[in-house]
Amino acid sequence: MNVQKIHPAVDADIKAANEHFSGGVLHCHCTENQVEVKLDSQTMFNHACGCTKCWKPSGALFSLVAVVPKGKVSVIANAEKLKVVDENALIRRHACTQCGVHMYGRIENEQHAFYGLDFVHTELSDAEGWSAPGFAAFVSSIIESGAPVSKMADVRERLSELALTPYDCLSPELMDMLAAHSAKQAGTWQE
Ligand SMILES: N[C@@H](CCC(=O)N[C@@H](CS)C(=O)NCC(=O)O)C(=O)O
Ligand SMILES: [Zn+2]
Ligand SMILES: [Zn+2]
Repeated sequence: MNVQKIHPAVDADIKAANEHFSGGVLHCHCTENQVEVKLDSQTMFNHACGCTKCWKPSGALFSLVAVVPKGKVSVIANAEKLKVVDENALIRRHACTQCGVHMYGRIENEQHAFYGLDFVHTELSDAEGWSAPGFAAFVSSIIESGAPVSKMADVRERLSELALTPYDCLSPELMDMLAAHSAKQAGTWQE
């Protein structure tokens, strides 16, 4: 396993976001009749994810995934090729049935803290200026995809070099958002 192959979009260098960027079109990997998804917004919370559920390009240890308001997401070509990978997952990942690429993931549970946000992989767009990845989530989960435990220290060191601080769940900011949402639902929320 090559710990340098975190993800092709970060291995060489991480491209900075453009503050005036306002979206673009994602394409699946099919050579013809590509599924196209239009995002009418910049993305937020872009990060590397090591979980087994998020789509990763071939050879990459991590996925790169960001969120965008679901109202800013529209399928503009070949929608009939999309199918939800796992109907029971919190995030319903809509993948191209031909090439397997995940085009967007949606949370349908209105009670969830992240309801209203769709999960997308901006590497599927030719445009430049998308939000840059800021941390690495679910790092230990790469073991579930076959990464040897003995390589984990090197993986975490490489992520830190790339300024993708490694966490074994989400970042503290996102974990706090989830917990605050739960506190509000439980009635234990305090300012
Ligand atoms: N260790 C598990 C973690 C899966 C997981 O919890 N993934 C996170 C980050 S994407 C999540 O929010 N999953 C919700 C879902 O997949 O619907 C795995 O790798 O499969
Ligand atoms: Zn495809
Ligand atoms: Zn994930």
